[in-house]
Amino acid sequence: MRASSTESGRRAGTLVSASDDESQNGDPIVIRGVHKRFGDVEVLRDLNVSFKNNAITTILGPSGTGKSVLLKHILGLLEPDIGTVEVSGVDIWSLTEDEVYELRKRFGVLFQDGALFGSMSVFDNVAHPLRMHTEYSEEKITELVWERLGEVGLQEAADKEPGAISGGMRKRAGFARALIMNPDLVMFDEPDSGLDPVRTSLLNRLILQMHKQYGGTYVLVTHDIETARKVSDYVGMLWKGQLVYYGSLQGALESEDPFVRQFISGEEDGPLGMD
Ligand SMILES: Nc1ncnc2c1ncn2[C@@H]1O[C@H](COP(=O)(O)OP(=O)(O)OP(=O)(O)O)[C@@H](O)[C@H]1O
Repeated sequence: MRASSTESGRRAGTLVSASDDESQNGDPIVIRGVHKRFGDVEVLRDLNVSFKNNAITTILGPSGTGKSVLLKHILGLLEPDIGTVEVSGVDIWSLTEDEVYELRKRFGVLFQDGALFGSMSVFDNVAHPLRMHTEYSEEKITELVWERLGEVGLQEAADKEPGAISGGMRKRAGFARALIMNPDLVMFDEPDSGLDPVRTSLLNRLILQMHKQYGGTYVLVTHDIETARKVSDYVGMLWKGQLVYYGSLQGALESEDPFVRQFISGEEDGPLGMD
């Protein structure tokens, strides 16, 4: 699904959805009024955002602006000081431990470094969630893992340990593992970090291919505008714990708003400072 160019992104605070009608009905992930502080540092400030079903939404922002903190709230790894994080209409902090365990199975996560187990082969890394969370036979697991490794182009590296393959291959292995349980919610924490532009492009293409094939609600955080341009249906621009823009990719690219223009162009001069 691509957002239409008639959609206009707006400065956030009030805005909670990137769609025309700003309805959150059916949005699988909804963040309402979230504040998060670490000591004196207020990282998220009344953040309101909902993520569209079956779309790829990219959260852009400079280093240290709270992108990973936002992702950890979605994953239930951090609890808001104020506000709620709802998945499929349910406040995740109202769930029992067993319900959280079940919810986690719906998430696939690709962390910055791939977060692979260093002493396991690529095959075993990808098989791990299936061995932990399903009763599938080894035969079935082998079939599923082999299929995923084929999709990410890693069958030949199946027996290698993560330390013996390149950074780009580790990301692809992490991606295969993130998708192995057929998650409907897929989170990426800076998938492009540490990759050269060509490998970043290849990974972005793979993200688009897998999304097209399997669908799902993808949320990707990055500070790389090129990645956002290539993969996003929607973009959010996070600065000082709030969204200064949230809307369609097209709307961001065409925006006259000085915040948005500075984000897109990466220019030093503009309303976004270093402080
Ligand atoms: N567990 C924590 N305890 C204390 N401070 C934290 C914690 N997690 C994050 N922070 C602080 O919150 C702020 C935002 O961090 P975050 O990792 O979300 O930034 P980011 O936008 O993802 O940056 P980058 O692009 O560099 O990864 C930083 O000042 C960071 O030091």
